[in-house]
Amino acid sequence: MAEIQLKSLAHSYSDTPDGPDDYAIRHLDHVWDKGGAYALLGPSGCGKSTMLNIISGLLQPSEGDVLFDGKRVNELSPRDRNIAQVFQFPVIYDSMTVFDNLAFPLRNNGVEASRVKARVHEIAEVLEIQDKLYKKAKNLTADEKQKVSMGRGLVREDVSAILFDEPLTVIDPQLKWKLRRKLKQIHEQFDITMVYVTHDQLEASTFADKIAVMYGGQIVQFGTPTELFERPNHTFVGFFIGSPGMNLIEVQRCPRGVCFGSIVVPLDEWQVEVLQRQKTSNLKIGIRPEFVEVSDQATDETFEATVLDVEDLGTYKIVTVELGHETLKARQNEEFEAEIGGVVHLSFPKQWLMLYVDEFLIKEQQ
Ligand SMILES: Nc1ncnc2c1ncn2[C@@H]1O[C@H](COP(=O)(O)OP(=O)(O)OP(=O)(O)O)[C@@H](O)[C@H]1O
Repeated sequence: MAEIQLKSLAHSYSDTPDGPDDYAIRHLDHVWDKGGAYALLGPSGCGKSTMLNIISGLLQPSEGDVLFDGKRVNELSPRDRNIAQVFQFPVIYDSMTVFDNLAFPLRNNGVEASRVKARVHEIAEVLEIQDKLYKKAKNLTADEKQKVSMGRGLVREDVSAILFDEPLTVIDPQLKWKLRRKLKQIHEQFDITMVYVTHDQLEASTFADKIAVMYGGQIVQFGTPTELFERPNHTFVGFFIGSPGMNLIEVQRCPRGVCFGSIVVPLDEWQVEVLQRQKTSNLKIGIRPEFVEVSDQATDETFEATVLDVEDLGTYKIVTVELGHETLKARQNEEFEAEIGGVVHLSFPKQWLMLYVDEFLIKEQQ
């Protein structure tokens, strides 16, 4: 088990990169602590597999260092890095039995036969494939094959880390949930550094203690599911996490706040000060639908909005409103009633109103 540090990492698949767009990983610094259960979450093409392949040594980064427990491993082969990697599709030997498939990584490392047997049985039990141990792998279902593939990753006790690259894609939805719980349980039992790649936020938050959100070749936030929800560090995190995602509105500077159309949103003094120091015109405010307050009463602090839609989702309602030519969503409880075309009054509690400059959250110490 190791701490994995990525230092000033960048990677381009082009030999002659011509600007940031040619980079799959853009100048990235990150530490995966020893023994943590992490998810790497992001949309297709953001660089997740590239990062995993750089860690495992399948790919050499164009720039920067990969350190295991502080030691540079760039020059080490995948085998010498001692990383187990589980891919989207099963990597197993069809002609071998399940037992031999699971035993393979151990025998390869010269582990003695009695220990191989004990460990294979332990992993088979955790994955609930004990009754398949003496079957040929080619006779297994797709689900079972992927379990064996995961087992091959989990079986070695000496690995620095296990990297899972969307391992549950081929698994039946019912079993997916069960296997995710199982992986979490395995993590607790064996205390191994695990990095789990996914583009599914639910999958990420059920597996990981901390999630790294990747976007455009960068990690834009690394935090607990609650931190990502409550204080998205980047507009992409606001948009990507949550259902529906965060309301994001382009705004301009105004005296004592920001505005869009005729709407003026007052800000705290420190936020106004930060804005004065920034030159960019790329400014947004963000508030999650869960935190928008909707009332039929106007006050000095509310904004008048028109109801466009009320969607009943069983245990709650999503209300869509128009405010100053912008469309916003608010999550309300089941009892909420409003007429389409009717007027409501919105307020944005200060602690939940985020200000983004060049897509990144402005924080008080800046
Ligand atoms: N072998 C390659 N040659 C050239 N470009 C590549 C190669 N592999 C990936 N890329 C590009 O690098 C970028 C990052 O790809 P990567 O596969 O790391 O993303 P990802 O987040 O894992 O996506 P997905 O979820 O679809 O697997 C993408 O623009 C992709 O097209």
